Amino acid sequence: MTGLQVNEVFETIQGEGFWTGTPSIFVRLQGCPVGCPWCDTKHTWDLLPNNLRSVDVIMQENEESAFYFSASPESLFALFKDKSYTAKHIVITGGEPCMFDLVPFTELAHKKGYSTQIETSGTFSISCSEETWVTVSPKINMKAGMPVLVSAMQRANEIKHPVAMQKHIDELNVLLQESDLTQGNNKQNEQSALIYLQPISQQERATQLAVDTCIKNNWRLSVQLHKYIGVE
Ligand SMILES: C[S@@+](CC[C@H](N)C(=O)[O-])C[C@H]1O[C@@H](n2cnc3c(N)ncnc32)[C@H](O)[C@@H]1O
Ligand SMILES: Nc1nc2[nH]cc(C(=O)O)c2c(=O)[nH]1
Ligand code: SF4
Ligand SMILES: [Mg+2]
Repeated sequence: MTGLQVNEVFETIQGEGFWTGTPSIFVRLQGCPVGCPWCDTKHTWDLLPNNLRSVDVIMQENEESAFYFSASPESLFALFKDKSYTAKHIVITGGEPCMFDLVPFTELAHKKGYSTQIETSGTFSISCSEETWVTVSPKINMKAGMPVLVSAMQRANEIKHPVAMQKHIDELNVLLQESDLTQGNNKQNEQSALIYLQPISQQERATQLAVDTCIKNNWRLSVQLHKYIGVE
């Protein structure tokens, strides 16, 4: 399936992880079965046939909704042009974007001179261009009980883990071990993934825990900058 079901498209600054601060076009895909209780995009969970709308209706919305439009890769680049977007970095998020085959869209993007990035939970196998920067935000022990795939962890350029309690850090350490990604395990000529901790919902205690743990492990902090500066 090359068609993508798109909840929203917007241009802003990447607020999370390695690319923080980079002007980016966000393509948010519809549908996610994982069920994180603290998810900040719950409106993207259901992919209901009745919620299909035209691209024009979706682009005129100014509130979060569960409506989506259907797009081919080519039509998305026409939309970027129509909106006069200037960013050269595309972030594909969701929902869970890896429910879709992202090879056609990401390869076309690179051909056109964009860089691309996927934000994924690691619960689906990842189909994208080799050049795509993959951010895996592993979802361990969530409602749907879907396992995080070792193949996703090993494809990741960046592992960005949402944390609120010590339990979340312990779970990450187990997953890193199971995925053969503990520090020093990276194979020759392979860059090991960067590890970020991201406090859940800007909670003060979560932020302090993330800061302390990053310092202890020489990991990095990601604070959802967009939520602090009030952009999308
Ligand atoms: C909404 S998810 C969509 C992409 C994909 N389903 C995933 O989970 O990576 C995008 C990013 O936001 C993070 N996120 C979602 N809700 C959050 C929250 N309340 N606090 C911090 N990060 C959150 C996720 O962990 C993920 O890194
Ligand atoms: N500015 C901004 N940066 C982001 N980085 C990841 C996001 C996401 O929802 O996946 C996101 C988002 O929604 N907005
Ligand atoms: S996997 Fe991502 S989109 Fe799905 S519920 Fe969790 S945070 Fe939300
Ligand atoms: Mg977001």
